[in-house]
Amino acid sequence: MEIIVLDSVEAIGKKAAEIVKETLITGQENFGLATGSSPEGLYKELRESDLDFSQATSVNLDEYVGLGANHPQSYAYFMQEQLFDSKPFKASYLPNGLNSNESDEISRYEAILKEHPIDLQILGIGTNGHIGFNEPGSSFQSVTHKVNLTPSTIEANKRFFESADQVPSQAYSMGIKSIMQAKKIVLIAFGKNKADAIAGMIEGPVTEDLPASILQKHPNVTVLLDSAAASKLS
Ligand SMILES: N[C@@H]1[C@@H](O)[C@H](O)[C@@H](COP(=O)(O)O)O[C@@H]1O
Repeated sequence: MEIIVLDSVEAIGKKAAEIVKETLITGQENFGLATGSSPEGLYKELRESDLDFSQATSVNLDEYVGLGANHPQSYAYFMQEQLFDSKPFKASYLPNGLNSNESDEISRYEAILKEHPIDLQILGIGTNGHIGFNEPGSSFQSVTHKVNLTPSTIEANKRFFESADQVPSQAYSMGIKSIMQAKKIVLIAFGKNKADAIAGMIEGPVTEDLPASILQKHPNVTVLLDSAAASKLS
């Protein structure tokens, strides 16, 4: 893993945008995208850039079960606002949170991933070490699946909702195996509440108890941190 510690959240966004640009200009056009506050600086840089994504494809990590694209807290809505309204892609895919047929949704999404192998995957990390919505205990062999969110994730994500009881209790998420198939991965984390997860991910054992630790086994990972998120690295 390449670990880069930068002195501001803005600098992290700029560095991530540089990597996206390098990927795009070398003709690699399948992007795995993430939601949450971690990639917002990246999306701001991309919105303000002159990059053209009209020949690129995006495949997002996850979506809440029960939220449609018009729901302001859905990840589809987030992506539209943060990126796609300003930078249209040739095709953009997210899991369909309104598809109640789980096996149908899983096979639909796996087929999309097969058709669009990811060149660059953007990741954030949960305070419990989750990536996408692969919570602690998720199998490293998992492909797209329906997840029961842990209380700590619901607690962490309630800031986007009016109250914790409005946070959906389930999500569709790309699996860890699917994430590991990306050619390159950039993980973004800032703030001291991520420090334990980052230390475990980089210096701890590779264990399903800390899903992000699997990234130690990926050949091409760049981790972009601020000093608070890096503060528990030895
Ligand atoms: N499913 C998303 C993750 O993909 C994201 O990495 C995590 C961290 O969010 P944030 O970047 O807001 O800290 O939140 C959610 O749980």
